[in-house]
Amino acid sequence: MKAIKVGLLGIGTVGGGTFQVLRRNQDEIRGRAGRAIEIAMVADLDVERARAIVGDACPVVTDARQVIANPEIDIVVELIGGYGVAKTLVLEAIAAGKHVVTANKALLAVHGTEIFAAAHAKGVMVAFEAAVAGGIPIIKALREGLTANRIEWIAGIINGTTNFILSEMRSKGLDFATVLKEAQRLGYAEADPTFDIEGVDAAHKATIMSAIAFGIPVQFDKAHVEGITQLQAADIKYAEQLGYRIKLLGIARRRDTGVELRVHPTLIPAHRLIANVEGAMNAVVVQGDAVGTTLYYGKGAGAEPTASAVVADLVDITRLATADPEHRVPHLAFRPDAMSDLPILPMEQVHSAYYLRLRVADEAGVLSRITTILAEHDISIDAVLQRESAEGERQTDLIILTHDTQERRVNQALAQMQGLPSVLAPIVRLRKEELA
Ligand SMILES: NC(=O)C1=CN([C@@H]2O[C@H](COP(=O)(O)OP(=O)(O)OC[C@H]3O[C@@H](n4cnc5c(N)ncnc54)[C@H](O)[C@@H]3O)[C@@H](O)[C@H]2O)C=CC1
Ligand SMILES: N[C@@H](CC=O)C(=O)O
Ligand code: NA
Repeated sequence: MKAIKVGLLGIGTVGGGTFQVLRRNQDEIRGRAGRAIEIAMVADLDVERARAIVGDACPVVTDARQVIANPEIDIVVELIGGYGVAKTLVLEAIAAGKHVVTANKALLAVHGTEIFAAAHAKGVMVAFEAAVAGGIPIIKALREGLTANRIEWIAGIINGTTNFILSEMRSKGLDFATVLKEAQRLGYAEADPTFDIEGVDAAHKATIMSAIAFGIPVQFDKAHVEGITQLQAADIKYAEQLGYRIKLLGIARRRDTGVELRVHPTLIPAHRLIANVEGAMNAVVVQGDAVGTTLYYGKGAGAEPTASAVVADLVDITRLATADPEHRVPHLAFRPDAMSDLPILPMEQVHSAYYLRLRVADEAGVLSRITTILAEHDISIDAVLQRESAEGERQTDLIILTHDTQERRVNQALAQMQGLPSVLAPIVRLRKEELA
């Protein structure tokens, strides 16, 4: 059977990895796909660098539209990134009747509804395994492997850069800026690394997973997004003393009234497997009603791990390209006429346990005033840690872990506690999840 022809838009970290993996494993890939998969044309603005990778294997052009217009090309792979030109090119490729593979989570989390609708109308596939947790086949697991389940929640370390930063800071005592530079050098970070460190990239991925898990549209604008830039070394240390690790988690949880969609630094019990995921590794825990808890672990960033997912999508499309579109797996797992209108819950309605750190005057009665406020808001305490004050010091850190409660109650209690004269600095509040 004739080879399926691929056009590559962007041959940077992931594009380069895709080129290498397809070339190195071509025999195995042909055996699995039933046809050879060939990169027939590459577009990149940096044509010299692109030619250095591609050699004379195929033409290299600067204008991505030449690839889309090439009638030989069956599948367009978008590895440029961002919401700008990538969106136009993906929509143009779909309009030209090409199947699309993309690793672009930003694009799908923000414009997925429009893109999937266009693909559905045109009868082409848009595959995006690389967009969430890189090489881990989490999209396939959620959409196909767990299709029997009512999914209850998903919690994942889904940004390699921030996990690498947190791990290196904790284990080697390195500073934030040094580790971020190293993550950039290793090709883990986004073109704009604030997307990584401010939690935006993880929120893009959590948004995509929430849509597949609960059959809701992608709604990145409703996600709660907090990164790691405000995280303080003192809290990492106190969390450890209390038996917890802090990880940047993306969480999507179904409640009776809606879906929680949030990204923030989270305390996790240190004995959980996911608490021990280090470096640029990713891990996603999925709780389904039939299967129970499942865990997916692997490389979430980098050239070849991400290429592994891109090539898997190419194989999937190659196998399905001739199938009746009605028999394909829907882009977001649920058929477009079976989507849910379950809303994304505002943060005030989210349920979690909490870690609170208060800088307080070391004087009689402080603890009782604080616990009274918590009790008045029906917040029950799980553990309290009071650091011994150093000699001559008249203030100390008071750490409180709460049981599960509603965020609204915690906000109200925090506002009241912050007003106490014996509370000397802004209170630190982190969320804590048992993940069981
Ligand atoms: N680097 C990683 O570990 C991962 C990246 N991704 C996603 O994969 C995509 C690509 O990321 P990277 O390979 O890391 O980026 P990169 O910056 O290394 O590569 C992008 C390439 O696109 C080219 N380019 C830019 N504008 C272009 C245009 N208008 N026409 C043609 N080429 C153009 C650039 O010259 C560059 O070679 C992004 O959406 C990213 O979020 C997803 C998972 C992991
Ligand atoms: N910048 C991302 C790359 C993969 O999606 C990350 O660090 O995880
Ligand atoms: Na993946």
